[in-house]
Amino acid sequence: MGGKGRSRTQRKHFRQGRENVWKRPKTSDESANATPGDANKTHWEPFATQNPAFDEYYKEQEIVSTEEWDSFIEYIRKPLPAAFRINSSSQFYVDIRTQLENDFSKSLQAEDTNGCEVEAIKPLPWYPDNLAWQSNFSRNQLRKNQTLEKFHEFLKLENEVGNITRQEAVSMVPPLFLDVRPDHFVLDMCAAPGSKTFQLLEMIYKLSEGNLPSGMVIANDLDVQRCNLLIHQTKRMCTANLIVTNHEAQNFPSCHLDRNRSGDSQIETTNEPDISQLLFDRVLCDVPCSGDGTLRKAPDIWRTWNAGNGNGLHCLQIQIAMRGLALLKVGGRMVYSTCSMNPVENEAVVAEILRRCGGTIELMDVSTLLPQLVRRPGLKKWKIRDKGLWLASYKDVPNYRRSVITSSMFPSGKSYEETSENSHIKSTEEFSNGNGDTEDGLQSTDDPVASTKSLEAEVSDLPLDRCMRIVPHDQNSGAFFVAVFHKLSSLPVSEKKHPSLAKKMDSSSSQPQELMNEVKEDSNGDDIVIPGEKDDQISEANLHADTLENVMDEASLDVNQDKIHKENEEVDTEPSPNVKPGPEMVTGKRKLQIQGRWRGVDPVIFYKDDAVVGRIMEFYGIKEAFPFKGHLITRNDDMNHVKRIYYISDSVKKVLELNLLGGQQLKIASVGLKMFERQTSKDGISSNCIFRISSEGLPLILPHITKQIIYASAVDFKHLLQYKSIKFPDFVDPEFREKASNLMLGCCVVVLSKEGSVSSDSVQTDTTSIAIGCWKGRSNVSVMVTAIDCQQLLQRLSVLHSGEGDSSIPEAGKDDGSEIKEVN
Ligand SMILES: C[S@@+](CC[C@H](N)C(=O)[O-])C[C@H]1O[C@@H](n2cnc3c(N)ncnc32)[C@H](O)[C@@H]1O
Repeated sequence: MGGKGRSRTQRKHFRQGRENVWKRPKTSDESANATPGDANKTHWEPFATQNPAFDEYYKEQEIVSTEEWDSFIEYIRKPLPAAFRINSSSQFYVDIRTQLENDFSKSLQAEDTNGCEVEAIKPLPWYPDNLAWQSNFSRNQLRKNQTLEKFHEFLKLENEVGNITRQEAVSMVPPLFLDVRPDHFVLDMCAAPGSKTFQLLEMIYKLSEGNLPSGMVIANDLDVQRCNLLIHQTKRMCTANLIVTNHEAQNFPSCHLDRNRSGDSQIETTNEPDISQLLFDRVLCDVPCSGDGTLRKAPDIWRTWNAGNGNGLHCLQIQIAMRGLALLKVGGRMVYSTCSMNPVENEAVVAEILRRCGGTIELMDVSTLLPQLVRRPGLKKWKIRDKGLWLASYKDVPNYRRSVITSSMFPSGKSYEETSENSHIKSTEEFSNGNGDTEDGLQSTDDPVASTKSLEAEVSDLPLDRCMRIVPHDQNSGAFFVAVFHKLSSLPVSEKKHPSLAKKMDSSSSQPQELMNEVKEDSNGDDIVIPGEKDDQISEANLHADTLENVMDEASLDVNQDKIHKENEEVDTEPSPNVKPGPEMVTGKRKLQIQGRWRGVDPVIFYKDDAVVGRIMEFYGIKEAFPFKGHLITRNDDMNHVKRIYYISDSVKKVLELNLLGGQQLKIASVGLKMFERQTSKDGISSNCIFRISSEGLPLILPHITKQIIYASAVDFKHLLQYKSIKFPDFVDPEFREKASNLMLGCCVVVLSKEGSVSSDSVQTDTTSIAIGCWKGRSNVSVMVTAIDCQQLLQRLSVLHSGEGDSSIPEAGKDDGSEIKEVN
């Protein structure tokens, strides 16, 4: 596929997300004499999986013992086994786990091409409830070996619909140490592409049994385009308990009640918000890092690796972590993690946090948690490498480098007074090759000062051994670093300063752009998914980005215009003569949207059109007990042209209300669960209710609707999935035929009947019910579910019924010989 047929941004994301194992070497001949036809003749070579600077650096840091070095290096050069997680809040998670445990484990064992004794796929022993799996087939084998195709197809399909998430094993670790409970408010500070956010949401939903949990997650990322990936990833979770924001994590806003501004808001001033300040029970601080823990998956890092990458991120990492701790409730927990092995991004950051926070923060000893996860204690000593020099203490840092190499990078954190001691350190010019090349390298080791063994590293007196470092050769994984903090009391006053002030005060905060560019921000071990379906809320904002202060490239306009276009195609099967074009249709561009003080971001509006809400409630017979009114929002302030209505949980509602009263500090890219979509087709506007239930919203509202919902027998249900649209006379079950034709014109819900439930008058659903949104037309019923969802559901039904001898459910994609012909 190679991203073919997708928009420019999608192709770019595809390139960034793919397994970038191969590069084409460019010979001088080739560049001089190349003709278009020559491209076919060139050969492709694997990336060189070595870098002397890397070896020297990590040998010196002693992240593994000398005896282990060869094994460490051997593993870090091997391709990484594929890993994935079953989404525990999926309706089908038990079936999927059983399928893996019973079917795939056995059938794939026979395919293990290495002839080794190892299992072909196995659950990760440290992940609870057999929900995470590792395959001993590399990602490339999975893609290329035809006999593994069925398994690969299974992974792809279940991933697409959100039942599993492909995620590097070690990247699954940090959320497990957060101890998230369903009532927690959680902040994921650097969340894109969102694998860990997905895990956090699953934890919030644990044991919710179809009810919305009282907790919520705010997933934040600085990068707008990566926010799009995050929205796409988490959309598969169908959650009403998530807000996606777009801030610098180190400046994440303090959201608190500002009574002076309440007059600006849509909230009646008599309403007292439930919370007066946005603080979190849990914070995940999975910071941007140099990413060398992902070398097995992203071998191009071998080429770009240098010690400066880690040094350049250290201060930003501290700032983000400190902001996280400031936003954490007393008694709350924060996990700091990186996919880097570098102590300057890990132990040095943790040590500086502890120093700044004094006794208000505890570095937790979590050695008894997840005992089967093999990890190593954090280091207590390390050195800093800068411009070809080894530095053991801040006093070794030449004056001219002190704005870059900070005292916080060293184990003691001591900022020595300037002394003449550092005058013996030679300047870079003296070590460099004369042409200004400042690449970190090995060229300067002749000098006694630069010699790696001549300096004794400082030793930290902090309990840094409580940190965890996961290394590749311990359990055939990537590398990761995790530290867990507990907030014992409020931070010292000096650390509570407003983030923007903190930024000014911390002169080391500015990150040289070239260093930031080197950072492998997306290399946190997770598969980046190409957004397929087009609906992300951020997209409406991005559509106007050319007129905005937010810097966005043209490509994002490209993708987002695609999105809006595709949305209209999906929903509006026929152009409606009665619907007046909105301003965006007339001009091709909608007016600039403003969300509070954020230009270019669609506003978050509580949907209060009582007439429409009443009609929706009446049409679907929504039970009074369901908290409906007050839980609906839109992203369009023109109430006459609202296309989508989103549902928000109580917890999200509280945050939005606080945000409105507090002067809209949050820049919200996406919020809530898309529950209704406007139908603008001819049939659509003839319906008594022009809002159809969206696929994402259906599971949530399903138990609360009493009208426009009918049971179908397995055979009619399956036919609907297979043929997408069926005329009333073609339904097999006469009772279904009659009930379907008696429904009101418009959206309806068809529920797969369980034994004996077909003929009951009222439809009772629970978390195990399988249902699809449909459209009841004048002569037929059509499904309103994406092709991929239909395929996945058919496949699941064939697996579910395979042991029951039910021949009425054919394998997905196979015709069962029925006479019904596909209706276009
Ligand atoms: C290591 S990745 C996060 C991976 C993510 N937690 C996951 O599990 O999918 C780091 C992320 O930080 C984001 N980022 C970089 N600088 C940031 C900043 N100052 N504030 C917030 N996010 C930032 C990057 O865009 C990137 O998506």
